[in-house]
Amino acid sequence: MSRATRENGIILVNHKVITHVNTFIAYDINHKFNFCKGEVKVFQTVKFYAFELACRLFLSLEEPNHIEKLASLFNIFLQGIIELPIECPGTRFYSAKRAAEAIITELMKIINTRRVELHEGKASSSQDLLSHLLTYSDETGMYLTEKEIANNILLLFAGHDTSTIPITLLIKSLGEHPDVYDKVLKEQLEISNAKGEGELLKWEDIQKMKYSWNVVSEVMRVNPPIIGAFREALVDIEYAGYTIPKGWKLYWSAISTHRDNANFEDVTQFDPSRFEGSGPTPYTFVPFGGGPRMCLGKEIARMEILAFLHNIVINFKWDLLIPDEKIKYDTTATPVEGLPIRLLPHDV
Ligand code: HEM
Repeated sequence: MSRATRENGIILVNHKVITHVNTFIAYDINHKFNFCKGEVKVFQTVKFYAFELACRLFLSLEEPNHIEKLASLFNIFLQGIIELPIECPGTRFYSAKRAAEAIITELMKIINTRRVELHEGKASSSQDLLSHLLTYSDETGMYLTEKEIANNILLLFAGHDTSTIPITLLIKSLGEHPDVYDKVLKEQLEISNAKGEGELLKWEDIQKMKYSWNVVSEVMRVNPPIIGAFREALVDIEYAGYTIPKGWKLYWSAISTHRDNANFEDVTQFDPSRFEGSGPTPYTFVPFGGGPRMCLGKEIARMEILAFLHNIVINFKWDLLIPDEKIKYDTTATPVEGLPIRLLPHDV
């Protein structure tokens, strides 16, 4: 990953973004979810919502047909990114490569149009991530090429899709634990009651959502959205009586770390209180990875998940239509039936 993306990922989290995220979520939850006449499959709905949000944040793209076309290409791409590299028609890997090429072609068109708009003063450099990348130059005065920009945006979209999973599993967990739902609602009402009519969430409000974030953390402990990731041994490593030779590929596993009794008591128990106080020992809770390649979207994810949670709990309670729905790991954690729920609007 280029240095530019690491920096820009961080630049994205500012007041403008939180306002944007909150407006979008507040609007969408109230209109789209009500429009669903109370019954909704959470996974698919949230997945599309997260994609739409990324289109707005990264590219200022709002045209529904364009977003839908990109979304279907991305779904094909994401299904094939952790697959055996067998490049023949019919494999997920093959389809993912073709989809990635089609996305890059689309992104190049969007990039070219924006370059012209920036040149003509019809777009500003602070408008979104795309404008920022187009006007970014490093200390030697070098700009990113269009291909580099397209690749960076593709990677950010792929990472961004992960936020769908904790939001979906959070809705599942709150449906299963009404006592936890009540405490989350209490915290969120304290925040919304302190605000004026129509006043949106601010960055400071996100910082106040401590119990809610403990709940999200516990959701990600039990079912880490990404099971783990690959590394390469740069030197010979001695571990647990084994030698891992330099150059070997390793897989670090979030799920086995989170479910190890040596790291957490009663690992199968859903208990947000384990994140109170100083919380878990460093490197025992790793949903976002750790070290220099740690997820660069962590803060965006935290903000989006908590803004979503705020808007959904103050507007709705819900029933899970399939109690104890199983979670499958098809690259990432997903409820097998997509988590159908019945939304029950409430006035609190
Ligand atoms: C709850 C949501 C998310 C989870 C659980 C998550 C998890 C992860 C994990 C486990 C990694 C691999 C870290 C490693 O190899 O050590 C990663 C990398 C990455 N994530 Fe996320 N992620 C989330 C949301 C996001 C979002 C919203 C974005 C973009 C806006 C994003 C962008 C990225 C990128 C670009 C990388 C690659 C970083 C690098 O290799 O330097 N992620 N993420």
